[in-house]
Parts: sequence; structure tokens; C-alpha cells
Amino acid sequence: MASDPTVIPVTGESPASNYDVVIGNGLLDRLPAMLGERVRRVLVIHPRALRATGDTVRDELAAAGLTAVTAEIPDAEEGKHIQVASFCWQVLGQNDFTRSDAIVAVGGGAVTDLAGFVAATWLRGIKVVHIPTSLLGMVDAAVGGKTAINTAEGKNLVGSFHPPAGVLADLDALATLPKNELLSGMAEVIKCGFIADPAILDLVERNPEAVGDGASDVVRELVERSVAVKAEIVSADLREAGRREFLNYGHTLGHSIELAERYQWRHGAAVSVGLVFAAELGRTVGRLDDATADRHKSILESLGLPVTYRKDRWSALLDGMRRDKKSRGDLLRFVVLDGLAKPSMLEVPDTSLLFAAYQEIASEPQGGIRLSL
Ligand SMILES: NC(=O)c1ccc[n+]([C@@H]2O[C@H](COP(=O)([O-])OP(=O)(O)OC[C@H]3O[C@@H](n4cnc5c(N)ncnc54)[C@H](O)[C@@H]3O)[C@@H](O)[C@H]2O)c1
Ligand SMILES: O=C(O)C(=O)C[C@@H](O)[C@H](O)[C@H](O)COP(=O)(O)O
Ligand SMILES: [Zn+2]
Repeated sequence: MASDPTVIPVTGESPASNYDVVIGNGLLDRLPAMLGERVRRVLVIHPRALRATGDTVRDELAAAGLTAVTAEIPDAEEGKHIQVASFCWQVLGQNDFTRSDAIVAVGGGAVTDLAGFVAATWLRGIKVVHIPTSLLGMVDAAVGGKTAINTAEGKNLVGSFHPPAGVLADLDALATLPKNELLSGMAEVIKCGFIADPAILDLVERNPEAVGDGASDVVRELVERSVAVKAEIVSADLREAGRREFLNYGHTLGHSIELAERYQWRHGAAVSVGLVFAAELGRTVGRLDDATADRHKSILESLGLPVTYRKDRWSALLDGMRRDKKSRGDLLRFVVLDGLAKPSMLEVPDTSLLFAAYQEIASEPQGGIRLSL
């Protein structure tokens, strides 16, 4: 018998913007209540690959007496594009969406980022509810209100903070999620383990089989623990004035790899390399002990996630990292660990330090990386 859902509250900037992340099985019938009584029209945004789930959501809304319109968008990073946002604005306009109407995102993190951005911008902000269908969406992208599209210059360079009215993390969705996507989400789970909750790392290390099974109790506990980490941080610092930067652990290099690979790498795969790089940087500057630094590589590698990247791309990667949102003027800033679950910021005026750390993860162009993930 399925157990009761777990509800993790997120505190907003005002009591009216508090919301819940509900984690469990068979949650879709909760959607109308989560949208609230005033909503009449709903735009369901989903990629073509998830048409069946999108249709189920639309039917659930129609059964509750709501007018549901669907926007089918390109899959994955192709969806995080200004033209896709523009298409969604057009659908909203043609269907007379007002400020009391809403958007529902059904898909992975790319869809929740894009749909959140559309919701943030339509009429300067309407309600959005996220129904993440990937592990990464459940543990990270759907929670916390960062919305984004990519530009030619880099990842997530345009966006806003627009928290959802609620999140339904229905673990049933993981049944169809390809294994490499599940593992991609595990990179963010492991990030949460290193920055805040080492019990996550113990769970992964002790249960290698269950980690690859989206229906396992271990995966459910990992989802709950990761959401708890993120909920606590974004409740305290929605707009990334301080502690929220820690959720960016591994992302400075990670986003730059995604750009260098023209978004053909999974986000989690790029973050995996970025986490190992950040650990090496922490070790290089004398902040992180060897055991914790080495644990990054061993745990990520044990899942089949990449931990090296091609040495001939350093200069392009450095260019990409300069555009990271944590940069201030010419100063590059990184999240590093001062120890397990002790994240802090490192300002790097001298890029030779970065190069030294990169030498520890650099591979020959043809070897060492797994392009399949
Ligand atoms: N806003 C945030 O705080 C935040 C946090 C982390 C990541 N992100 C963003 O999220 C994106 C990555 O998210 P992602 O890994 O979910 O990628 P994604 O949205 O591209 O989904 C990955 C793939 O899995 C497929 N998929 C999703 N759910 C499925 C299911 N249940 N069954 C079968 N296929 C399914 C998708 O169609 C897609 O092909 C990146 O753009 C990243 O920048 C945002
Ligand atoms: O929620 C956050 O804050 C994060 O940094 C979570 C990251 O996992 C996520 O990939 C986020 O989209 C990165 O944000 P960005 O500000 O570096 O674009
Ligand atoms: Zn991320």
C-alpha cells in the first residue's frame, strides 16, 4: 500500500506566498485544490515527450470544472528559449488569460524553468504550479522559484525569482524516466549531501542498487531529504543575497560545460564534473580535507556520473565561468567546502588557482568522459 504523502513547507516573502512541496504517489487529484478557488483558466505546459502526462493533467483540471489549454513545447534545453516563451505568451493572449488564471508545468527542470519564466512575465506575474516529472525537477528545479531561459552567451542568463504556488512531486512519474536522467538528478541530490545533509551521502553509498530504482524507498528518502535542504535554504534567502549561493555548488564550471557542449550534456552530468572541480579547488586552496575531497569523485563515479572533462577546453570554460551570476566585475566567485556540510564562498582573483584545480580533473579529449549521460 502506498504511504501517505510527505509535505515540506517553503516560506515565502509574505505569508500569502508560502507553499508546499508534496512528495508521494498518485498526487494529481490534488492539483485543483493547490491552484486555489479563483483560478478559472489553466495553461498546461509540457514537452511532446510527456504528452500522455500532460493530457492526464488537463483531464484532471477539466473534471474540476476548469478551462485547460495545452502548450506543447520542444524538449529539454531547446524549450528554454525566448521563442518558446513567446509562443506561450501568444497562447495565453489568444485565450484571454487574466491575472487570476494560472500555469501548470509538467516535465523536467527545463519545463519548470521555462513555464516559471512565462508565469513570471505574463501580466507581470501569474500563478504557477509545478508537477516535476524528472528526479532533478523534483529535488531541485521545481522548488525555490528560480526561473530561466538560456541565451547564446550562456545558461540561465535571463530569468526571475517567481516561486510556485505549490509543487506536486509525484514519484509515479519516475517509472518512465530513463536511467541516465535519474542519475543526472542524483548529481543534485549528492550536491545537497555535501553542502548540508551528509546522511544523503551515506544512503547513496550504502544502497547502490536502490539508488538506480525510482520506485525504491531509498529514492523517496533521497527526494525528501534533498527537498528539505533546498526548502530550508530558499525559505531563508529566496533572492540569493547570501546562503542560496551554496545551492550553486558545482555549477560555476557545470554551466560552462553545458554551454561548451551546446547543451548536449545532461545538467546533472555537467554538475557532477563541476562538483569534483569545486572539491579540487577547495583542496588546492587548503580549505577542504583530502577525505572529503576524494569522496566527491568516488561517490559520483560509483553512479557512473562523469568526473573529468577535456583539457583542451580550459580557455572556453574560463570564458563561460566569467559570465556566472556569482561573478562580481572581474572577480570570479566559487562555492567551496571548508569541510563536510560547511559551504562557503571563495573569491578567486588569480585564475592560476583555477587552472591548478582543473589539472586534477582534466582528461584527454577522447578519453575519460562518458558522452552517453
Ligand atoms: N530552477 C532551478 O532551481 C533549477 C535547479 C536545477 C536545475 N534546473 C534546470 O533544470 C534543467 C534540467 O532538468 P532535467 O534534468 O529535469 O532536464 P529536462 O527537463 O531536460 O528533462 C530531461 C529529459 O527527461 C525527459 N523526462 C522528464 N520526465 C520524464 C518522465 N517522467 N518520463 C520520461 N521522460 C521524462 C524530458 O522530456 C527530457 O528529455 C536544466 O535546464 C537546469 O538548468 C533549474
Ligand atoms: O536554486 C538554486 O539557487 C540553485 O543554484 C540550484 C541549481 O541546481 C540550479 O541549477 C539553478 O538553476 C542554477 O541557477 P543559476 O542562478 O546558476 O542560473
Ligand atoms: Zn543545478
